[in-house]
Amino acid sequence: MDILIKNIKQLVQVRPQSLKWVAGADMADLPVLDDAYLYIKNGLISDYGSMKDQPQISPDKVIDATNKFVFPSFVDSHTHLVYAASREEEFVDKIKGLSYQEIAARGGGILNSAKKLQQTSEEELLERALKRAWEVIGFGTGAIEIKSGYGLTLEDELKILRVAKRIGEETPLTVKTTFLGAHAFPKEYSREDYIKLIKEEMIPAVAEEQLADYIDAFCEEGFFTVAETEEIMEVGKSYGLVPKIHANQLSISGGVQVGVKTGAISVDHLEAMGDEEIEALKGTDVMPTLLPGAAFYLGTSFPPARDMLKAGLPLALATDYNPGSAPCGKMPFMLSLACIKMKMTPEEAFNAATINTAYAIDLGDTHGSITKGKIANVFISSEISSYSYMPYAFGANLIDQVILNGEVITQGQK
Ligand SMILES: N=CN[C@@H](CCC(=O)O)C(=O)O
Ligand SMILES: [Zn+2]
Repeated sequence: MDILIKNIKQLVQVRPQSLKWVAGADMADLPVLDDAYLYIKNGLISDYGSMKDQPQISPDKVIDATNKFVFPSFVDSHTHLVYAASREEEFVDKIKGLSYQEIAARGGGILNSAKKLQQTSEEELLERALKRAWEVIGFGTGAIEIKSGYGLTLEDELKILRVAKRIGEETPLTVKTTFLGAHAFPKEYSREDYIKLIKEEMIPAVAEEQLADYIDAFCEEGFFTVAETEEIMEVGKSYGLVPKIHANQLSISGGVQVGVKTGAISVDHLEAMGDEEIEALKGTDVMPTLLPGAAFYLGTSFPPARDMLKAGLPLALATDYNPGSAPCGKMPFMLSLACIKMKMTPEEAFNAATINTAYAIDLGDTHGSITKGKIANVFISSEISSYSYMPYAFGANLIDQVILNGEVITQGQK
């Protein structure tokens, strides 16, 4: 199967060579090609160029993209897509003034999601998560990270990770998985006993079944301490799992420093950052990942993106799609929040949501840019005036067609 997309008004994020990431001042540059074609063959990006040089071929399919833009699919490097049920009752508690911590202390929050998930069968969980997976495909996402963390028992954590893996088999999404047993302390255990369960039973079982690429912990006041996080990361590493940490969401928690110390591939959230945290990230291989949907929904402060960019750091942008703090899997809305609330430019936001999120889940060689030889994951916009129109027109549906692994995803599948 080969596809020629022609008359593209602008082909966006064109990178002749794959990059590790884009950082600091370089994030302001988003390379484009005007009046372009894109040729897709055997599931890969085979060629691209100016329309005046278009190849004389007879492909299986020709798509005319007059007045439209072609983008590499978004890579969403932080989600909790596999959950049993929404939590809009807490939404109302929150409107009435209860804080995230107060809701959690009353048995709401993560423990509430865990109770619901424990009562849901693997098949039912899969069916519900698949709906969300197809939903995010329609929003332009082509690769996604999915965490456990709403199971909190050995069997239920494994159940989530199996479902996450099956999403990768039953949809065209590229899926990476993360074990997040250290998400909250279940009431049935003492702190010590739950950490023992994570280290001695959960991590070995996850590794044995090869269910996860990464290991995560919610390093936060009232959740996992720095010492506990470090202990869990070290055991995970001894089983081949790479750290990836929920850091500094509600307070300056030490999560950033423990991420750096344990060699995390990313530290995620970063709503609460000081100069020391920014300093700690400089010169490391850790991707600072911002989740503005959570700050928007919880009404907390947004991460200081401009200070981090000024310090020369790279930034990634992901949804955090989950029922408790970010019930939205729409990457274009994250771009809008990045621009409007964190003063990132559209160029910085697109770089953050493609190349840099691809780095954060080890997909930099295959995803995140229009580069020959990469997987043909792209979407075609509706007729818009510029790429900046996408973050500007927040909430609008501006995606006309999605192509994943070189195949056109039809409306019927969505
Ligand atoms: N912060 C920790 N975990 C999720 C939210 C969990 C929940 O409230 O269900 C997050 O990334 O925001
Ligand atoms: Zn999260």
